[in-house]
Amino acid sequence: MEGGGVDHLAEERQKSRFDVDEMKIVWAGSRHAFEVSDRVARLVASDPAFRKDNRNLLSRKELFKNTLRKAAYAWKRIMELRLTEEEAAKLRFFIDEPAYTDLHWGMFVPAIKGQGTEEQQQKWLPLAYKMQIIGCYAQTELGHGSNVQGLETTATFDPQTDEFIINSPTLTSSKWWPGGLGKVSTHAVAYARLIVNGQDHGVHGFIVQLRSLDDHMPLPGITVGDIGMKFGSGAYNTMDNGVLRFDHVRIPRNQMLMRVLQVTREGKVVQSDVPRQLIYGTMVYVRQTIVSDASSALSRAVCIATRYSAVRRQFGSQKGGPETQVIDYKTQQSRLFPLLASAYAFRFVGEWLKWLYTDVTQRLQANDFSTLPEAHACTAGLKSLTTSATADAIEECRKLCGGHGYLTSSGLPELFAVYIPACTYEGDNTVLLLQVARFLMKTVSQLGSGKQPVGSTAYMSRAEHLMQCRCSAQRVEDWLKPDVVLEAFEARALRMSVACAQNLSKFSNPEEGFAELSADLAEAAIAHCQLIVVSKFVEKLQQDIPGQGVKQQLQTLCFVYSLHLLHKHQGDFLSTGCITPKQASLANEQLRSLYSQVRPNAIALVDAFNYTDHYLGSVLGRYDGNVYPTLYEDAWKDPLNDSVVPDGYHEYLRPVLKQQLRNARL
Ligand SMILES: CCCCCCCC/C=C\CCCC(=O)SCCNC(=O)CCNC(=O)[C@H](O)C(C)(C)COP(=O)(O)OP(=O)(O)OC[C@H]1O[C@@H](n2cnc3c(N)ncnc32)[C@H](O)[C@@H]1OP(=O)(O)O
Ligand SMILES: Cc1cc2nc3c(=O)[nH]c(=O)nc-3n(C[C@H](O)[C@H](O)[C@H](O)COP(=O)(O)OP(=O)(O)OC[C@H]3O[C@@H](n4cnc5c(N)ncnc54)[C@H](O)[C@@H]3O)c2cc1C
Repeated sequence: MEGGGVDHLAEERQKSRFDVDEMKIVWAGSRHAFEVSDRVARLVASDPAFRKDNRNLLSRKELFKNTLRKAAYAWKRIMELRLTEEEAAKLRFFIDEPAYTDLHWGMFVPAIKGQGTEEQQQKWLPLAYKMQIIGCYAQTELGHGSNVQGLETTATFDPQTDEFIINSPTLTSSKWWPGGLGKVSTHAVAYARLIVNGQDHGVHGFIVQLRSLDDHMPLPGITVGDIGMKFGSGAYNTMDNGVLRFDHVRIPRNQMLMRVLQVTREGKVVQSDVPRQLIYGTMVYVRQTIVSDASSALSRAVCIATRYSAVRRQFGSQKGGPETQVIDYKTQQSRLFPLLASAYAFRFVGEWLKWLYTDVTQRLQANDFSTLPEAHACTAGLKSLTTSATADAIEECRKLCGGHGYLTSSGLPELFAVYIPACTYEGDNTVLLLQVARFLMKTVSQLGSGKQPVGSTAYMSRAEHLMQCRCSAQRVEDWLKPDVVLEAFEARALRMSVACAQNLSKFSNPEEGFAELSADLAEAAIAHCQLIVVSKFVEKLQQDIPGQGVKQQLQTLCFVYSLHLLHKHQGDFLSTGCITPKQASLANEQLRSLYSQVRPNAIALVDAFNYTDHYLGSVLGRYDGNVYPTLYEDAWKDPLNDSVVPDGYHEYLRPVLKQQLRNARL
């Protein structure tokens, strides 16, 4: 994407055997999406106001103020350029700095849209859209995050004044973690236990004003602040994750989000025909966006590691010729190429999940709630699977870059520090897998009852076949048959779920059984989610994909993704009898051969992500591969090199050296 000087990776780019420009469109999702993304990425990269190479040198206060400046400037540009919602979201994405705006647009607005009545939406959304109010999503407390029904904040209806009294009765009920809360938000959607006439109606969302719109001071009864530094020095510390306590704060009754449950003027609690799980709807939405974000973070790390692996040479010089590019080592390929394939796999499953979410939203609007459990299970499971894999992959990419990967200028340490909380926020990944497992156990228990499993569990309708089928792969080439691969993944997923269900049935108390078997259940959930990713990749290949060689590359990546999982989880496939040891070995042979096919295309496959050098933020991942001169020059820019003799020499070094000298003379 970058223009300019000598391209050290030009030879690599010439090796590729497919149309990179067409692959860019596949990656972006459509020609329109590509054009928007490309234009906005260049806009951000070319504007010095969005520079980010100095972040690690700033103190927390400077860092935070810098983020406020960037967010304000971004908003100004969005207004001046009259950017669409899609373009504005891309702009925030390419600025690449966690900020309060993520939570305002990503959770506060969706919470009002999803849980507010028409009237409430009409009142609050225009204010939020114009940023006349800034909001956050205040659910988690000091004492409870995963267990949402364990939240302690109360919202007690006062029929005398037609208000709710929001209160934090204990230390552990303090809101803790919400992004944007600490220093910025004027409002929150705060989750609290609804108490009417002394009766507890469970957790609901309430719009609460926190700060004055005149001078930004907290309103009476509100104690609010930042929770302190997080992992890494720059990284997620641009975000003001906050603490919040309510001391009997009064809000009008109509600030309870009432799409699911209404409280009337008389204090009557009326349940609408919308299921109460819709209170969790914002989490379903955000989990879906997190899956797409996983492919972005993963592709970014892979782009850096792949380009650098082609630049870096170690050993193997023949007759004084160049040494071997580390990307040519089979071990490097077997660690790197599955990650490259995973980036594409997560992109496509993210696209599908977006479709699923749009579909369920349309159904909800028409009062059809039938696909909500499926949407919950898929978003929870895929969020868990893709974020865990991406966090591990970023660290693997750092190691793939050897020592230089540990330098901040490689871009990988910051990417890792920013990314890893994705395994925790929006639902701890293990807790989410257990939600999927519950869904699977319910589905398995209904097999044979006449109720056909649909959607992501449709494969279970072929339970009779999948429980006893034998894999037909007899030759290496058989592992390039989508049906053979899919059936192995389906059989493994079903057999693991059925084994769990059988073990569960031995317990007289199902909840005790679930707790006892939870590690096995989480593994069954992973197997199911991996099957979804594989099957969505295979489905993608059934589409018409233009461009010379593009489909062929995607086919190769699809098999790399599937067969590396099969190799990694051989234990599951073998112990469930889905494949034989001989077939496992054939699959591994095929995988090795696929790596050789990826090799000449590797650089072009990461070019297809179309990342600017600004967005990548990595000396090792530069488009032109000009790594060494840049690393060398950058080192001299470190503040420690401002003076040749360091500050502190006279106080702390000279006396030590002199002492040693004196001792030596004695
Ligand atoms: C482009 C915009 C991008 C913006 C993104 C920016 C990213 C910014 C970065 C960070 C943001 C981070 C924000 C947060 O972290 S917000 C806080 C998130 N918190 C959680 O995720 C908490 C996790 N816990 C839960 O989700 C649940 O409480 C639970 C674990 C699922 C609850 O378990 P429990 O067993 O107690 O179940 P319940 O009794 O509450 O409910 C049981 C039934 O409800 C069904 N269910 C559960 N969750 C959902 C859901 N989300 N949707 C639909 N249905 C749901 C469950 O399956 C049960 O159903 P059943 O039919 O079996 O009764
Ligand atoms: C960077 C960041 C941003 C955040 N932003 C927000 C925000 O904007 N708004 C907001 O409301 N919250 C936010 N959160 C909070 C976040 O949603 C919670 O931290 C998350 O849901 C995990 O909950 P927890 O902290 O209670 O973990 P815990 O539930 O205490 O998890 C601790 C351990 O216990 C295990 N565990 C817990 N329950 C079970 C179980 N039933 N079975 C088996 N194992 C279990 C977990 O797997 C984990 O290993 C944010 C958190 C972070 C880190």
